[in-house]
Amino acid sequence: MSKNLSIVNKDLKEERDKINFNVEEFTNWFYGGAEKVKEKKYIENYFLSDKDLNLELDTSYLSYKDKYEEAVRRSIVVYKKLYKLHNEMGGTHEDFVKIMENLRFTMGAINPEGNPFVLHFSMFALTIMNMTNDEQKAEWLPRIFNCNILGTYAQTELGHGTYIQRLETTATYDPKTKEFTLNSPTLTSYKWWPGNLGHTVDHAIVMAQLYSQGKCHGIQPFIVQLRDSETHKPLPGIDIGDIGNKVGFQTVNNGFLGFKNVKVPYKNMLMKNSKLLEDGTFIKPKNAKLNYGTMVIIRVHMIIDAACRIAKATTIALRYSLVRRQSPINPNEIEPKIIEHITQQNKIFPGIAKAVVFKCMADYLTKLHLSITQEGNTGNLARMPELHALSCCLKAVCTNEDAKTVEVCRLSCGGHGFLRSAGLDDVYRNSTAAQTYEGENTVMLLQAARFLIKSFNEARNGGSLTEGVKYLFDFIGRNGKREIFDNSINGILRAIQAAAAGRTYIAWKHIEDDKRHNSIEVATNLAGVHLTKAAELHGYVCLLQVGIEEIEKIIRNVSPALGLVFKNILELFAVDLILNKIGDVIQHVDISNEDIEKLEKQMETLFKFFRTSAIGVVDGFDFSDPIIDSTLGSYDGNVYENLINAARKSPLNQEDVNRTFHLYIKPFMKSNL
Ligand SMILES: CC/C=C\C/C=C\C/C=C\C/C=C\CCC(=O)SCCNC(=O)CCNC(=O)[C@H](O)C(C)(C)COP(=O)(O)OP(=O)(O)OC[C@H]1O[C@@H](n2cnc3c(N)ncnc32)[C@H](O)[C@@H]1OP(=O)(O)O
Ligand SMILES: Cc1cc2nc3c(=O)[nH]c(=O)nc-3n(C[C@H](O)[C@H](O)[C@H](O)COP(=O)(O)OP(=O)(O)OC[C@H]3O[C@@H](n4cnc5c(N)ncnc54)[C@H](O)[C@@H]3O)c2cc1C
Repeated sequence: MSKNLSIVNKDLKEERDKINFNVEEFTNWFYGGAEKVKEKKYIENYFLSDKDLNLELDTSYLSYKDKYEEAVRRSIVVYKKLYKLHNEMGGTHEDFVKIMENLRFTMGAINPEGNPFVLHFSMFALTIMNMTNDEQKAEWLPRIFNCNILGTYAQTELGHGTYIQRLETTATYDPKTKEFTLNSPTLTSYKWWPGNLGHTVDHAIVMAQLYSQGKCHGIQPFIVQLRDSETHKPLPGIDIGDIGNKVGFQTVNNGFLGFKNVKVPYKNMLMKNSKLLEDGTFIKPKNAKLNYGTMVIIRVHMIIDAACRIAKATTIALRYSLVRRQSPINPNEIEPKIIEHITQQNKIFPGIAKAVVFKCMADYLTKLHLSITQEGNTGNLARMPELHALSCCLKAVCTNEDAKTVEVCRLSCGGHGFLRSAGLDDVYRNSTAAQTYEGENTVMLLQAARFLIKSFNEARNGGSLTEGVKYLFDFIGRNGKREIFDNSINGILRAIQAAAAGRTYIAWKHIEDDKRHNSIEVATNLAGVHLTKAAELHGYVCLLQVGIEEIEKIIRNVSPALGLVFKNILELFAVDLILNKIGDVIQHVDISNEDIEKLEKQMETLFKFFRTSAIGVVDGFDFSDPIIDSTLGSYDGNVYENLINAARKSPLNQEDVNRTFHLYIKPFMKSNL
């Protein structure tokens, strides 16, 4: 994808002239190699250059219904092209995955308020791929990949989203007819929230309580047809629709769904994990939580989404800060680029570092997920709880940081950041949605804390711990003494580990004390605030630990100039982290006021070094102008021209005088009240 061909703003050009490393080398790292970057650019261009998409139309001015219809139209243009490209590339599964990976951002540019088909290729397809037996795969996968059927993942209900054990939808098996009957016995049992459900898809994976031989066997997944394949009318017994306007995701078409005696054939229960014999005998899976597998995969994917949203927001904020001039620092000098105000650097530079470290974490977690899944396929489920805890913890920490960072980027753009055309509002809406979907973040942290407390007990009893929580041994080994701070990257890691372990200990002690008067469950609830804090700190430990390991490897493999930039980024991440968590650190680490002042000074030095590299790093994230879609963040930096051009496109500016003048304003002004 070519950069914008207009003349680059001279302030921005001056910045780029000072970059002292190879930006392309950074881009190659970010996307996993030069070949992948080439593919990404080709795929972006292939889709975004299509005139049928009519990307000139600013959909933000459309009505709710028009937005949805345009999003469906555009998506179909893309999906038709996807299949064409897939065939041209050779038609393998790997080709399909390559295109889909690169479509993540392209789709964001095409449908900024969400994709009305996103669940089909993600949660629906993944569930069928991972939770079906061989016959079911053979029956459903070709229809899914040919888009002969379109589906979603319908789990959440009006009354229950978090506590899925208490979902109320029922699927009652009758061995005589070899059918399940699906019912929504109450209003609260209506499915509520599933993306694409309202008016787009005709099938869904429905999570329902299985009843057979008079007993409830817990929630199980079923493939259910919802709409007629010709007319798209809801099938008998199906009550379905859109849930209405939301904070964001306006074109995702989140829906509601109720069942009244809907018949589903025996073969439609997904049977890889739990099994139901035709006579109605239920066979338990090796681990009941295997049915939660799709959520785990998506939580892992969400780390890279968070990294990319931060990368996009910081690109906009930094480019703008390099061309916007405001408020002389010395009264008699010209107004500086706002980036010269150190508080502005403090707003943006740590965000850039987070995008890089989160990307390292996403790569690490993807590999870990693959290896634990492979173990699972051979029947070894021992590491499932570890993966569950880690994916919950990082999903929460990364999306919380993501939403915070994107909002800081918006604030760093002053008033103009509040314009839709600045491009930060959809990023923020997507970030904040991610804090809730796929597990509300507090709940995710509590799941991770459960693992921490178990590990803490294990450590106290001299048991063995998984690699990521071995630092709990160090805490126990210190026997109440505080960790002594040393100002190195590993020293910072040890300080955050000590804080995480210390907070875990406080939560553990809280539970132990309360257990004397309460049940373990009540005691755990009373320790909830400490537990979430412990889990959050554990998430930062993981990020810093993986960041250190991965960046050390990267430095060994890139040019010395880029290596220095990575070193700078890692230190920025670490020092920003410890300064933000200083309250927790002081509680558990022997750190002096002088040490803290040194860290603050170190941050200023890191900013100074990063000042010249920052633009190279954000350019290296390689968001083309149609993808960044921002008046403030375009490659050329011509923000004022972009802003006035965007304003001129406002529907209100298409005529000199709006009809409300004659209808209301003039009569009002002439009425003398
Ligand atoms: C640029 C791109 C931008 C954007 C991205 C694009 C698109 C996104 C678009 C749309 C959004 C898409 C999808 C959103 C989809 C959804 O939201 S689907 C609905 C998701 N719902 C949830 O996440 C519900 C959250 N709740 C849960 O996961 C569970 O209820 C729970 C884990 C919180 C608790 O489960 P319970 O069964 O009640 O368990 P428990 O009794 O509390 O016991 C906990 C024990 O179980 C172990 N465990 C739980 N889960 C797992 C697991 N998956 N694997 C292994 N083990 C698990 C846990 O370890 C505990 O073990 P103990 O030994 O401690 O008992
Ligand atoms: C944009 C978006 C897209 C979505 N897409 C889908 C989809 O495609 N398919 C689907 O099935 N669902 C979907 N969902 C639903 C989503 O997964 C749930 O909303 C989410 O899991 C939270 O559940 P809830 O709404 O029941 O929140 P609740 O659980 O009611 O949470 C409300 C509050 O209670 C607190 N709370 C709840 N339980 C506990 C606890 N055990 N301990 C401490 N605090 C607790 C929470 O922290 C929160 O503050 C989507 C949601 C959104 C916002």
